[in-house]
Amino acid sequence: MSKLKIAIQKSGRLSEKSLELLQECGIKISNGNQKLKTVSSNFPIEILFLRDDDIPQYVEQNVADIGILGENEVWEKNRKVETIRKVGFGNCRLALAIPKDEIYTGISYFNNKKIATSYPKILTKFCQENHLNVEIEEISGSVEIAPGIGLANCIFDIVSTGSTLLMNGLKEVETVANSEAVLIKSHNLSGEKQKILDKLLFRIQSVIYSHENKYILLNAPNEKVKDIISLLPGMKSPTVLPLAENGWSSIHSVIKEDEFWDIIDLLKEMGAQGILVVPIEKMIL
Ligand SMILES: Nc1ncnc2c1ncn2[C@@H]1O[C@H](COP(=O)(O)OP(=O)(O)OP(=O)(O)O)[C@@H](O)[C@H]1O
Ligand SMILES: O=P(O)(O)OC[C@H]1O[C@H](OP(=O)(O)OP(=O)(O)O)[C@H](O)[C@@H]1O
Ligand SMILES: [Mg+2]
Repeated sequence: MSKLKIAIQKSGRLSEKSLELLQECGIKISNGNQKLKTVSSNFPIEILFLRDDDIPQYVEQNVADIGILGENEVWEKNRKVETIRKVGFGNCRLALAIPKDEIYTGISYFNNKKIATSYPKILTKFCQENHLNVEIEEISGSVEIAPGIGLANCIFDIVSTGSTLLMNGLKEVETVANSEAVLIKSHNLSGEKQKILDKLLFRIQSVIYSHENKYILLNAPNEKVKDIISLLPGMKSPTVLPLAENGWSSIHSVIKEDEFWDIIDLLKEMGAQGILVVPIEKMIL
């Protein structure tokens, strides 16, 4: 039986999360130190550990069938690959930053400036769209150092918390794109490999749902049950069970992780008590 070859980052921001995702999908991986290729013992998949920049090229050339990497690298490399879905981590943005004491006058500030970046193609496209005439200095890392050492006037790079900019005396002035980790695939997958990919995608979907949702249990006076369940739609509809104490019910449902705190306040106002919120291991819709 053929194996689906997946490329993930060897070491860097996305490595741990990519491996974790596969493991949460029930895929057993033994990764001996320094091993650049491994197979799973319980799923028809082979894992290749690569530099993230190289993943689009490998997938285009069918050396890997699928890959996990930042969408920013997919845009920059512009290879013939298909982006299938976001995988729930690696959120960051591509932004232009300038020395913090400079007065920012709007996008035309960048005219005739020298900009250091590891993303020349994305930057070129942005500058063309905005009719900016700039000089691009391509470097492969530690981009934030460039203005301080006189290599460039400003930078175009990945920002997440903004602390690297701050530490290097820079300020973010334009967000060009938001990026996160995605799964890409080759345009030439065999039917057999597509079937393995469908199985993997089904598992990834259930892992992502489980991260995005929480299971909630609470007690409420019967007269409030209707109002409370209007806030808790659940997967189909909430479960309502009578409590041993007369006039009270127990309500079970599922809520979105990011709506959790807003809903909790409303539930308390409505008289909910003994609220338990628990993580979901896997969620199949
Ligand atoms: N600070 C950050 N927060 C969140 N995501 C980030 C951050 N920095 C980078 N990323 C995302 O993670 C990806 C990998 O970043 P990393 O810094 O590990 O890359 P790299 O140094 O180019 O690694 P490699 O050695 O594999 O080429 C980036 O392309 C981006 O999508
Ligand atoms: O806004 P922040 O939270 O500070 O994150 C941004 C920094 O993170 C990334 O680099 P990373 O630390 O991965 O190192 P690298 O330059 O060696 O890739 C990116 O290139 C920025 O330098
Ligand atoms: Mg890289």
